[in-house]
Amino acid sequence: MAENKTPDILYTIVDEAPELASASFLPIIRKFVSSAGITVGTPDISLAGRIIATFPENLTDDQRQSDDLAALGELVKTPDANVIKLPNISASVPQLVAAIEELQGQGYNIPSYPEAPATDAEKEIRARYDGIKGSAVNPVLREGNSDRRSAKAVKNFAQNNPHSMGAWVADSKTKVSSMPGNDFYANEVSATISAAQAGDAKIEFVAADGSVAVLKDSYPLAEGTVADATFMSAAALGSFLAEAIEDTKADGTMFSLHMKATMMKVSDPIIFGHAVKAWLGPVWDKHGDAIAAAGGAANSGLGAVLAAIDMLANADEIKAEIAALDRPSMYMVDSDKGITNLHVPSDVIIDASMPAVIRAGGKGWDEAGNKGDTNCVIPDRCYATVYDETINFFKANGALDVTTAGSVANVGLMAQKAEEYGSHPTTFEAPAAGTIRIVLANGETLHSHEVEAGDIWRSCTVKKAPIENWIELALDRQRLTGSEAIFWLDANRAHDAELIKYVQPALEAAGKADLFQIMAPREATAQSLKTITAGNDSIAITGNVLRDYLTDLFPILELGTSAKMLSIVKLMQGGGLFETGAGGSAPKHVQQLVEENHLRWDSMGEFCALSESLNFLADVKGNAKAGVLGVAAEAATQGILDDNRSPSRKVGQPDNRDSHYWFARYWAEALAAQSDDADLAAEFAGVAKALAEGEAAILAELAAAQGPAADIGGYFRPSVELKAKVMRPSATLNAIID
Ligand SMILES: NC(=O)C1=CN([C@@H]2O[C@H](COP(=O)(O)OP(=O)(O)OC[C@H]3O[C@@H](n4cnc5c(N)ncnc54)[C@H](OP(=O)(O)O)[C@@H]3O)[C@@H](O)[C@H]2O)C=CC1
Ligand SMILES: O=C(O)CCC(=O)C(=O)O
Ligand SMILES: [Mg+2]
Repeated sequence: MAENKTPDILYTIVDEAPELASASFLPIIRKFVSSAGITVGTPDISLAGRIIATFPENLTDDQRQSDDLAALGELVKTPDANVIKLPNISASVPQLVAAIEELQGQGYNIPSYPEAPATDAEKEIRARYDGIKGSAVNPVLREGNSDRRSAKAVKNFAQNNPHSMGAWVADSKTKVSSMPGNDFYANEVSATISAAQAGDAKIEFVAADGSVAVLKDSYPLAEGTVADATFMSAAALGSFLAEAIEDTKADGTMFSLHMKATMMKVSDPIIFGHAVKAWLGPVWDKHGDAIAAAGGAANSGLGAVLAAIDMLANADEIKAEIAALDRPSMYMVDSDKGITNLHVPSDVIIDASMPAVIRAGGKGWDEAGNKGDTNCVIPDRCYATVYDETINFFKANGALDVTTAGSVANVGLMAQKAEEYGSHPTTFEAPAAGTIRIVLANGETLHSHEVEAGDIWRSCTVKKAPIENWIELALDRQRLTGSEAIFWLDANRAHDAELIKYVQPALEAAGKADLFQIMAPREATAQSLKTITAGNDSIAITGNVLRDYLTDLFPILELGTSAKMLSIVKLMQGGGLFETGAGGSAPKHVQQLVEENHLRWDSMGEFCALSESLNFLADVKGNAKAGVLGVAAEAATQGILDDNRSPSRKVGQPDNRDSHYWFARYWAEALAAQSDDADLAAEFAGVAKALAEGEAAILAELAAAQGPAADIGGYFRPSVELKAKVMRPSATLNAIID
């Protein structure tokens, strides 16, 4: 963000497929909005950009770049924020390492990732990389709660053009397996901080000999904060995973593990690592230390473990032992390439992976590329019941009928690092047997747990103002829609019980208690599925993790994808953050572009966010021209849907670039046709005419580009020039836009 004055709209530079799409779409946006004097800034929050901004002292003047994430993080706390946020990589360690290596190869003198930091210097580097790792962007920008839903036009389109859905049969062996106890769900305790308890707390570990080590010396807890603590027993997890593997074998299904190792960047890679160890069983017991010493951390996945084994002198012996293990088949990420579920912690991410299994009728793909039923292992029970109940529902009722189904919208509590989302600095692997406790500023012990070595302990908080704002948002959405509205809160879970103490009185004070229900996730799932099956709508008012899960689950069932979701974050200080869809950055799409120059990324999320951002500029800043552009952008989005101009999946068919041409054309036509702003109408009449006259040439030029491999000069840091060349292959279109 080199500009001095904050641009009217900030359109983020991100990673992978959405960033490729921006290479084509941003020039179009810029051309259109500049006619109204609207400026667009492009803060870089890509993984590569964040790495570069973290090590300025190692880089040349040309290479250095500003910390745009930090600047944006400040901006979102002001009423001036108007940010269009595209999905970015929340990096697992293997992704981070790959990005670092690519940058080093491009001449950036940045340090390697220290797997096992020993010196102070290495520890300092590691701490900086830990700040970049995982979900490091969204929690910083999401200074508001989440409002995700499908726009009416998008929902109508899905009903009229149903996507394919796998059939569900009653005797499907697909199921969800979770721990019977001693998980985060079982061990949770929670309290709302009183005035007397408020202040800077500490988290301590008390060893068996009574010695006290401080795990976190500053843990500010304000009055009204709901503060939890819980842990997952490592021993219970280990035996559960071993049993789940045996159980999968007995069922004759495939083993799959669904975690959120990216967003839950501290706890979930550890759980993932336990699964890798359980899978390798006796082989890990025998060789684990040697493998880890060779750089094969189990938490980084089977891919890293196998690579490390190759470095060992007895590699053949270890590989033979692995081959001799009696294991069920495994759910695959890529059967052709031998990439298993356990290879990389960021390949199978629960919010996207479970809905994909469910949409397919409970099917996954095994090592041989055969489709089959799968045991979906989700160790912790806090939210696993949602998938379990969904699977039970479809087994009993058959797959959802997309042509008639209603819709589940979401109002999600996420502001100010709410709940598990903010727990990274307060998650610890117990160093030994002992006690982990939260000691308040007044000396009182708030929570305390007896733990064993390796147990995963974490504390989560949610502050009072975000909770109140979330309830207000729920009241608003219910009032505007008249829909069924359910708070997905489990009165038997400690944390949820504290939230209910906020929710119930607030609903009563508003005189709206009769319009809302409060149900545990399992019951809420069954109720919501019943509601949409009957063709009606429901609003799921949830905490942060369910916000994430449900805003992929329901859209993927209802619309075929979560890419088309409207995703609005009404910032608590008055600004707007418009996220594009509810999905991620679709790594598979980049692979396809590189192999055959076809980009199947659907920019519907960007289209919806763009209109919202322009309308926000009109409503909040009184920019009338922005309002005209916003309404016209909505018409363009409608045109894309009406005429089915969204990208196809297969090479040779229209792709992302074609959809941008059509969006520009419809946008220009709508601007030309409106009468609120004569200058814009006159200017865009010419653009619309040029785009219409150029149609045949433009579509032919776009089609001609597809087929051969495409060179974008990098994965995490592609070349700007090469990317533009690949993504803007129509000279005729470029001449109109430039
Ligand atoms: N808001 C954010 O910043 C988010 C970031 N992420 C990050 O994204 C990366 C990938 O995550 P993953 O869990 O695989 O989820 P993704 O949502 O990226 O991908 C899952 C699948 O969803 C489909 N999909 C998603 N978006 C689109 C789109 N716009 N157009 C067409 N299809 C789409 C694709 O299906 P198909 O291949 O069948 O076409 C894709 O393979 C990770 O690095 C993760 O950290 C994830 C979620 C949110
Ligand atoms: O922040 C992340 O890592 C992922 C976010 C996500 O999946 C979502 O908000 O839907
Ligand atoms: Mg998500």
